[in-house]
Amino acid sequence: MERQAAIKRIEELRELLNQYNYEYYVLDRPSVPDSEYDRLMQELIALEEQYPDLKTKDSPSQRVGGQALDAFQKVEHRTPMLSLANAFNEGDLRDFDRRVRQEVGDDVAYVCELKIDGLAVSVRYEDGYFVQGATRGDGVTGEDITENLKTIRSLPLRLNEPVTLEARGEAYMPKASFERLNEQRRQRGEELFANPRNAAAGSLRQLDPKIAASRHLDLFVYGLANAEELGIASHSAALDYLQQLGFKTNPERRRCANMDEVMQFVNEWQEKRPQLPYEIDGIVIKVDSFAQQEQLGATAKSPRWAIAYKFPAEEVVTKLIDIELN
Ligand SMILES: NC(=O)c1c(N)nc(OC2CCCC2)nc1O[C@@H]1CCC[C@@H]1O
Repeated sequence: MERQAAIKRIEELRELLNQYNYEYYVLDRPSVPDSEYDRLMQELIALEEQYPDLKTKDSPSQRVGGQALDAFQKVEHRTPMLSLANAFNEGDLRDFDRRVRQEVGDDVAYVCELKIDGLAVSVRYEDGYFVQGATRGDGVTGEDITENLKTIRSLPLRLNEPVTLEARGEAYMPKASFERLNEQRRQRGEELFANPRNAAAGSLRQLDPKIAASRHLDLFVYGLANAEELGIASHSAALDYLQQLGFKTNPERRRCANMDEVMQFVNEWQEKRPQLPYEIDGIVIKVDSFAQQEQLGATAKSPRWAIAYKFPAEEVVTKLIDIELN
């Protein structure tokens, strides 16, 4: 194909492949069969080999990077990645609610989210392009795992708007991927992963992106590190915005006007938890208004405007290794 036609066709293929990828991995509603996706991907790869200078960093063909790294670079988070204080019963939640109301008054609303049992990561975009991803690490310094995060199909390589932002989310391994991976390891006589969280941690710490790609990880984005800069007033508005940009956000979130509604959500999901295709270890409850979050502030470790209600651990008795988490 001559160059001008190739430029046009490559652009068409990218649009199509990004759209099909979004439908499959973010909406979970593919509009074409895998065979069609694969055929178009092969055509794109062939054209990019014919014209290597036409290859761009956001091309769908670039998700599974080249050679393995020999080490991860360190990344300083521009704003710290905080952890969450825990609540173990309704009384703890009522205490949290009382402290919040003492500080901001009675006109407060909460957002409840499923607490995905994975690994917290940060993803940075410049002018809409994915430029860097990192683990949480100690909250201030993490590891650059950009190449591994690019292999997560639900992570957009380019946003629907040319914005510069930093999003935070939880990378995780779906239960089905975890079962398949351990079955493979069992057949090879290899040691098994203790749980999907450890399997996800072990997969994201692979220096070879091809191995990370083979682990079929996924990612729910749950916040913005620079929401105020973008003029967004509440956490629920931030989640809606992230969804509009093309990120995968968790659909099971609920805005609650008081602790009774929060407890309803907690009890509902304690029951429904086994039906989810991914593991959760609790519910995260956040004050919705950013102005009120600002008023409440944070300790060195965790925000005063959020808390994690932890479910009692499910009894799982199996002989498995436990990947040392960083
Ligand atoms: N695991 C989660 O689903 C989750 C969530 N839905 N929302 C947050 O909000 C952050 C924002 C500031 C403090 C916590 N954090 C989560 O996980 C935390 C991150 C660090 C340790 C936990 O994994």
